[in-house]
Amino acid sequence: MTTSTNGTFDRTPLIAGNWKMNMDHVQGITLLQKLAWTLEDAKHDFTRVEVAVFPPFTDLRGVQTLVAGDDLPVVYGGQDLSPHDSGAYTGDISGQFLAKLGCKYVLVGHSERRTIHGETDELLRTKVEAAYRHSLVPVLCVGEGLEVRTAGRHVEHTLEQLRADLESLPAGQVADLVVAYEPVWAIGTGEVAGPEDAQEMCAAIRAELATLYDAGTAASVRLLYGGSVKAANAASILAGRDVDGLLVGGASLDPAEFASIVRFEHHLVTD
Ligand SMILES: O=C(CO)COP(=O)(O)O
Repeated sequence: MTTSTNGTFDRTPLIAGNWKMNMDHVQGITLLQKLAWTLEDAKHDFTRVEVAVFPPFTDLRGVQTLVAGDDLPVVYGGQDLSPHDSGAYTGDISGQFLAKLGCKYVLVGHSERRTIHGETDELLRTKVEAAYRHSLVPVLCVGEGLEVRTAGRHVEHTLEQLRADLESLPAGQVADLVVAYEPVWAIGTGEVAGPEDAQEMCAAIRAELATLYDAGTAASVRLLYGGSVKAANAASILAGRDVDGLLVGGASLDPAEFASIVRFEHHLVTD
């Protein structure tokens, strides 16, 4: 119940907060401090449930200093990266720079990058490769819009994205990948996919990874759900055997709410 398992592999749940374009570097430090205090007070065991935050780029140096200075067991990552390592790419941020700032993860292909910035699967594949080049773990975001869901093509569509974004990536690299299923219609809308929807898609993604690679690789990849997650719905979504964590937007800006999501096991016991 605590750690997802398929009988062979144990996958440590990952609860990740995507701050999006919220929290300047001063606000970000305050938020992270409050989150750490709340989790410490609750005696949270970070080895049982990993906690990650994805602040804006301008916050990362402050986050690094706080995490290192206070020895916080929280990990962090960038919300995007350039497919290039350095050069004349005004406004872009290299995976090399993120690695130097101590980032463990990087989001790739968030639906807001795909829709607002027109990022294609072709581009995202090169971003996944760039992440691995700099020893960052990509959190690859996939998911369908409302029209696709209504047409009943959501699994087909999401697996198409997955295949296109991972094309030609070796199994050795895919083993520590994180994939986040974020149905676009559930992001920031209050509409949450039901636990069955999250499990259906995560099972389909794992089966696809087993076909593309092998069963062992597929079993080691962590699959997250994202879209209007709150403390009240976290535990039921995480009950799905293929759902290994959550990517939380709005609710990650409230330290008490986010800490409560991190402590989802507690809700399973007390709710
Ligand atoms: O996009 C998301 C996380 O990356 C989800 O955002 P909300 O939790 O605000 O719906």
